[in-house]
Amino acid sequence: MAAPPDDDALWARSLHCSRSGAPVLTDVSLAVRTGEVVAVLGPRGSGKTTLLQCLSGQRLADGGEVHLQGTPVHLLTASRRERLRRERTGWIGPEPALVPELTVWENAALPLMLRGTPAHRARAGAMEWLERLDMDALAGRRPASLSRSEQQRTALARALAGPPDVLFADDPTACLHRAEGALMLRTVLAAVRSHGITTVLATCDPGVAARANRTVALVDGRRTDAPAAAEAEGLAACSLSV
Ligand SMILES: Nc1ncnc2c1ncn2[C@@H]1O[C@H](COP(=O)(O)OP(=O)(O)OP(=O)(O)O)[C@@H](O)[C@H]1O
Repeated sequence: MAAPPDDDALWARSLHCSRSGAPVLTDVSLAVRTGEVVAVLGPRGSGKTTLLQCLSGQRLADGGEVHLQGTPVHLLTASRRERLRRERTGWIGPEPALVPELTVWENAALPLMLRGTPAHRARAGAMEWLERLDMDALAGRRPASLSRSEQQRTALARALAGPPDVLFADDPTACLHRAEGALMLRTVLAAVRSHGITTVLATCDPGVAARANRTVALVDGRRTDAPAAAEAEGLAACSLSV
């Protein structure tokens, strides 16, 4: 069986996924190089979230392969997939989804604590990112007292504290006002580029996608951008595997 090229942080071939009996992803292949920012651009309901869930190990595709830095995610048991997702990926969605009872720094430190990182190191890791994101002064506050964009920056700190091998950003600006969304996008891109974090960014907005290094277009669960290029990603992997 073909193996993914060594320099790909993420490599998926021929993913198929159905939800409630209806096909959501059909034959989607994708390769993301280490440090690259790739946008998945598509209209609402085109399968972007489902694709990111399959790539991050949150969801097992019905068919196809996903390799995250060489680990065959599709072959792992549910508990190993969950562990890989927790330890090696970060996720930020359109909603901040913070724990209301926890402070900002506790929210940001949560994934580290769930990994078993000692509390003082988890706090230090979270604070590092909160400082970079200009949120350190609010570290002791609870989410309800923050603005929407501050909440989303907390969610970004939570996704990046670690830091992850791959960040999955599922429409992180969708629920923000225009100016706040633009600032959030700049913040995400500056953070991942300055730290070389491989990123998959789902969006409905071509303007947002244009800020990535490369765009993969999805319509009705199929890649519609240059089919030859999509196929070449799979073929390149095949030729390197022999
Ligand atoms: N929990 C679910 N159960 C059944 N079908 C679902 C579920 N979630 C999504 N779907 C369907 O799967 C398809 C793809 O949804 P998905 O959320 O992956 O697309 P998307 O491109 O991320 O959309 P959006 O931009 O609105 O978030 C849609 O037809 C949607 O209705």
